[in-house]
Amino acid sequence: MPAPKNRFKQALKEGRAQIGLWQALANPYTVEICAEAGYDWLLLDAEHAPNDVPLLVSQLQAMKGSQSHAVIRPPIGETWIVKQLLDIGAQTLLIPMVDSKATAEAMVRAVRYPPHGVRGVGAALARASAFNRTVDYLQTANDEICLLLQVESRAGLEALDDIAGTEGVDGVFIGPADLAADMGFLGRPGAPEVQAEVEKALAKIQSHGKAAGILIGDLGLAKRYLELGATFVAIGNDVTLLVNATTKLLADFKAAEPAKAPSGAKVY
Ligand SMILES: O=C(O)C(=O)C[C@H](O)[C@@H](O)CO
Repeated sequence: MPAPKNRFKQALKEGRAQIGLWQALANPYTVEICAEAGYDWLLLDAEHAPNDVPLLVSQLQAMKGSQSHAVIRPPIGETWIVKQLLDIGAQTLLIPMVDSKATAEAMVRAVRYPPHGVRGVGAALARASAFNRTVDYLQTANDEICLLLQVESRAGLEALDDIAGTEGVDGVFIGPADLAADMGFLGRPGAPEVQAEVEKALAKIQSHGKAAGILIGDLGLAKRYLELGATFVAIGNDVTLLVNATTKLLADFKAAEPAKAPSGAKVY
């Protein structure tokens, strides 16, 4: 039995847009709720959320059987953490802060078993191989790993052709927040100067035949990026949704008038 098919990777190869939602509450309960909302992918964030490997395992387990594909973002692109995330069962990784061909090539090696890479062989112990019940895992795993790299600095933009052109890189994600910061527009990813670079980068990524991705909370911009050919687009995050919904509920309550009579409305 081979490694599980990576439907998300296949969709990107076929140019089918995948809509995602960022998960930063670091909680399997909320991931399970979001996994049934209909998103094509959920990003489990270990860069900016208080996630460690055991907690990520619980979130992967919470997603099992849902239509949403798990994409994990490690705190940094280093071989040792990549090895751990692949062994717990992540098949798609989003590596932050990539700004050189050397890093891109190192990450390709990190996600592949020898002789094509340096991924340590621990499948006999790993959730990824269904604890060695997937007897052909070692021989089939490489092909089902989807490697996405984040370019989010001026140096990364300078090296974008090299990064996107690296064999084994399946897609490149533009990080507007960090790119804006590096360009001198901290907290202003919507600045025209930043947006211009984002759109040039999305086109350049596609010119290499690679999937282009981004996270953007502005739904109009998200639609624009899809029209420009981006195929993995995250349109929001769980933290902001919770902040906004809880704040709005209380404001709505304070503004509401008492009902004139029992309405039989649904309680929740
Ligand atoms: O730079 C960006 O934008 C991203 O990489 C996404 C952010 O990290 C996300 O956490 C929202 O700030």
